[in-house]
Amino acid sequence: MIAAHTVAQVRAAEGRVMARLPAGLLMQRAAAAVDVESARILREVAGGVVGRRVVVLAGAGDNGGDALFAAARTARRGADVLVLTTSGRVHAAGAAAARAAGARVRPFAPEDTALCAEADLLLDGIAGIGGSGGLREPLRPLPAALDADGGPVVLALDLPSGLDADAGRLDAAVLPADVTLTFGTAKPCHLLGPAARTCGRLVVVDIGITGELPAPSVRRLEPVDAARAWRRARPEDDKYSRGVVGVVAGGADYTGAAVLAVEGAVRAGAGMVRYGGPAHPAELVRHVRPEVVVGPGRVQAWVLGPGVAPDDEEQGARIAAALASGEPAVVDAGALARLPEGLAPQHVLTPHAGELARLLATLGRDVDRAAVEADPAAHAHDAARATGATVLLKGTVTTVAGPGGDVVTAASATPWLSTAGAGDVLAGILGTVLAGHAGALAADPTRAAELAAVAAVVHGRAAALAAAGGPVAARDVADAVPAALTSLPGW
Ligand SMILES: NC(=O)C1=CN([C@@H]2O[C@H](COP(=O)(O)OP(=O)(O)OC[C@H]3O[C@@H](n4cnc5c(N)ncnc54)[C@H](O)[C@@H]3O)[C@@H](O)[C@H]2O)[C@@H](O)CC1
Ligand SMILES: [K+]
Repeated sequence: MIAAHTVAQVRAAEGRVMARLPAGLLMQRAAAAVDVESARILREVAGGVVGRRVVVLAGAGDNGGDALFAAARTARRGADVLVLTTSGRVHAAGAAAARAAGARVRPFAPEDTALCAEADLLLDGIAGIGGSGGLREPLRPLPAALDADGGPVVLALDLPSGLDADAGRLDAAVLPADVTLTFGTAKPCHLLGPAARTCGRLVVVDIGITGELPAPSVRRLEPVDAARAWRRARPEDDKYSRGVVGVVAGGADYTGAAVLAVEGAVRAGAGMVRYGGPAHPAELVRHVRPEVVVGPGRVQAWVLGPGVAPDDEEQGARIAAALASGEPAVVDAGALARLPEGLAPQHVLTPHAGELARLLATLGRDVDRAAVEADPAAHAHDAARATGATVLLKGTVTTVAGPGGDVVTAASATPWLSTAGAGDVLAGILGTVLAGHAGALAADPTRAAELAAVAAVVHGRAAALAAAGGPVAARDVADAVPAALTSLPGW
């Protein structure tokens, strides 16, 4: 898991640690880590450090201070270091250290853009967690000038300058990085889409504040976390203790989604899958999966809505009864169009951006699909708060928001996964995860956010296995779930 904390959380933790330490020590730890990473990168891309061209952009605040002290260390290794200050103010002790180590230090001028593009390594210390409002002039043309083959490796200190540390939005000019070294803990912008795409490879540097940090505001689940959370079959298990998944999907005119949701649930290892729906999809489901039981009965978690038409009264009644039972449920597609009052965290809504925009519009918000895609976490969170449910928003980064404010993300393994039916399979997988943890969810329904992200990780991994770098069909994703599970590190 990668944990991210907000600026306020980081500043509070840093304040407590700094009060116990000699002044400037945390900055030295940050600068030392930057120097080590810089030397590693220079050896990798330029074959060595001595004489290699390093340009350092240093802003007015402590992010610039980190950059200046790092510049001093790297200059002492023999690199050819040029520091360009990007503001009238500069960290005085840092600038003195850089000069004393042999680095040149002068203000950035617009014509320096070409110098930046020719460097082997560019350090971005313009702004960190104190930054706001995007890149300023005269730096705005810089990203476009660097966006060419053979440009420098861009190493961002703490975060790519121009990002808002606390948000996933990308609505202002940003200097995208190849590598981001972040200090103490990741920040929300590193994990939330679309900002996360500008961070490149993320490295979290331990500067000694971890013990002072509270529970993270945002978490990214990794495959190893999915392995840890996945409920294994135990010798004493029977099909009921493994978890029974009730699937209300498809309708008289729609059958494929019913089959795919059932496939997802079966392949993820449900103890039993019950199907609820009219005769036509039921026959097909039984034909494809003879192990499925058709008709009502005991259920530990529900998958509601894939392939259900908004005006299907028969399926609508089944969905309403399932939601009223209070059991954990995946609320997908057709079921999203008829949300009742009184949803709770164990109800996981699984919209894509367009469905979330429609859902928010019914709640009185003025948003469209583009607005949701521009800030997925904020909109998922808004919907979670307004409905009381957990919201899993599908996308390149899957974003899960709980009504209490926690956000859990999972990076999708392959863009090929955006294919018809893939969402039905995810709903089935998630149904099995919720059913397997029904006891834990009864004790703490807010665990649904993490479990939803676990399902997304496994779904993404199954897609990557099935696709093997090329196109993939939804049913193949379901078939690949067992192999995806056993391939998880730590399984
Ligand atoms: N507080 C601490 O204990 C530590 C802080 N560290 C560094 O300090 C940073 C935070 O320092 P600060 O609070 O001084 O803030 P920053 O240095 O992140 O940024 C604030 C400064 O940059 C200017 N600025 C704001 N937005 C800008 C923009 N869009 N373009 C250009 N300039 C902009 C502001 O005028 C202000 O002077 C962290 O991100 C991290 O890099 C590290 O040294 C580790 C320890
Ligand atoms: K930065």
